Amino acid sequence: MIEMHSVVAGYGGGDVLQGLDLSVRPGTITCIVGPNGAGKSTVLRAISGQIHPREGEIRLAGAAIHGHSPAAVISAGIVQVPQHNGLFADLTVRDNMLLGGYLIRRDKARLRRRIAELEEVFPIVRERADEKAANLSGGQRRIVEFARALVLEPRMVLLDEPTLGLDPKASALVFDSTRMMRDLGTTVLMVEQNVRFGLRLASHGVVMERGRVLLADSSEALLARPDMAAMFFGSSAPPADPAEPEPEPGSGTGPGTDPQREDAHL
Ligand SMILES: Nc1ncnc2c1ncn2[C@@H]1O[C@H](COP(=O)(O)OP(=O)(O)OP(=O)(O)O)[C@@H](O)[C@H]1O
Repeated sequence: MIEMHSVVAGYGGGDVLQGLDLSVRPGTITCIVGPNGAGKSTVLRAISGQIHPREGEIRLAGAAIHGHSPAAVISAGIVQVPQHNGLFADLTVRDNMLLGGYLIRRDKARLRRRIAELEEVFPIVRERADEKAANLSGGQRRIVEFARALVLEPRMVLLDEPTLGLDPKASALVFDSTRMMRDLGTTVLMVEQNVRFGLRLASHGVVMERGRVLLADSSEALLARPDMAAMFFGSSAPPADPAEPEPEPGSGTGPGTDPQREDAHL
């Protein structure tokens, strides 16, 4: 789905991504983890066209997208959910959803149909349609942001720390909603500070360090590695059983809702 080859990119002050190779398979949830400053968010910015690689290639289903503008990347089928203030606070949930479909605004029937589909999957979008986004809780806003990102039926969604600032109950909602995105056929690439949460949610994991990929494997395999435990979980003991059952949708509890963020920072 996405292939990054030898990508070198940064912000003017120097290169953050130092020849990064990364691939994301279609239909998966892939989670990037790693220490602060490793360049995780920079990977998402390079894919979404907010920054342009100085060297290397980024391909979506074989077609080069590096150097494309953010609008061109959206048109190619990749939508990023911003880390902060993704919704217009003074607009209603419905108007925020309509803005998500701005690019297809002339195809009113398609837009209406798509929003109706998303209201089925994410009921909050219908229940709070007339409410200003500012009146929603942090977790509810996140779900509306997810739904809005899906209006254009993207092939891939980029999530930058989707649980940042959320309590465990809201994080559980994010967990379930991310799985729902995937179940709708969207490939998800996410960055998550909470390593256990992110790897339990994802099917594949990527560990970054200093602008490069250190490890890439199934998240189950990563969670089972003793060196991962040492790197991220502050002990050499293996982490809790990664195969434990997933939470029921909407249950608000379970392994994906680890309220402890002690492993959030290295
Ligand atoms: N807009 C920017 N301008 C200049 N430097 C930046 C910018 N954004 C990030 N950086 C720098 O790039 C490096 C990598 O940042 P990035 O946000 O990708 O890291 P990260 O792995 O996502 O970690 P974090 O969890 O701290 O966000 C850091 O040293 C950061 O200071």
